[in-house]
Amino acid sequence: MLLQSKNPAEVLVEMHNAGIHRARRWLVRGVDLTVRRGEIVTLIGPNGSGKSTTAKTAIGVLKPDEGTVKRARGLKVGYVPQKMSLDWTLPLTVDRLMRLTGPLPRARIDTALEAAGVSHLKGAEVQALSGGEFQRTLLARALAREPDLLVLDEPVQGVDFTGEVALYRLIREIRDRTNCGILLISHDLHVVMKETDTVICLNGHVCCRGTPENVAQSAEYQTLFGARGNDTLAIYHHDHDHTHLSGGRVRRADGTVGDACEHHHDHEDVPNEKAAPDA
Ligand SMILES: Nc1ncnc2c1ncn2[C@@H]1O[C@H](COP(=O)(O)OP(=O)(O)OP(=O)(O)O)[C@@H](O)[C@H]1O
Repeated sequence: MLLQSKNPAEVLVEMHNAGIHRARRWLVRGVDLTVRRGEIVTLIGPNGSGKSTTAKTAIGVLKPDEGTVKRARGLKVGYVPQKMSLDWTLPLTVDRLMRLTGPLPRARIDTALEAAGVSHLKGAEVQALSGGEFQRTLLARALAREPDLLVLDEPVQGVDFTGEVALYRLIREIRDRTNCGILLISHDLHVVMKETDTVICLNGHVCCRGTPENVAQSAEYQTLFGARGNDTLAIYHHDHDHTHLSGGRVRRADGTVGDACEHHHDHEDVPNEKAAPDA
């Protein structure tokens, strides 16, 4: 489905109550998400909480089994997936990698490599790159398509702490320069918070969302993220009044069990966990 208008503070992608059902269970359900031009939205959550699934649904790689996803007309997406299958036995230079999925003007490749801080590696073999250099190269590859929306699935894999800070700063600079929208996936909480406009916390459903400025300590948040939740620079601000169960379901303060933290979704709730058909 396409969004109607293309304005400056344009909504690039909008998901409403979206759910993906696979192998007789909901991988994510009830997801509301909006990314506007110039906005950085970060999805955080534990392993398997549905971050990649949500991002793939946002860009149309996956079709929602319920709910709606609208994208701006003619939206150009630059997607850096979490996993990339490359034949590591074949020689491949950075320059060649940039053109692997189609021809691009020379100037655009050079600008993208420059923007990602890897122009000096143009002739380097991809196999010889460090983790951080490889991630920057993938970023350059996505940038070369001059996307309206940049989707980065865990862009700091294999990058050390200093490199991580630099990479997130670079992502913000790219946003500032190009005014693209960015959907970022991370389970690294401490650095990403600072560079983000909106954080959406997932655990099979949207637990909570808000700005990093609103962050505050929360016992439930720490339960969800374990010990790392304690020492993160910014602790997410929300009032959790529910307990997380298996399969992304929650038990609310009033004792009912369902897919959402609150009674604001249309899903059918069940009186207890055992009765849940998809859990
Ligand atoms: N096609 C599929 N069929 C069945 N289950 C799937 C499918 N794709 C993903 N899943 C499951 O859905 C859940 C969410 O996966 P997803 O990759 O979205 O999580 P994630 O939050 O990105 O995790 P991570 O932080 O580990 O990358 C996982 O339990 C995963 O095993």
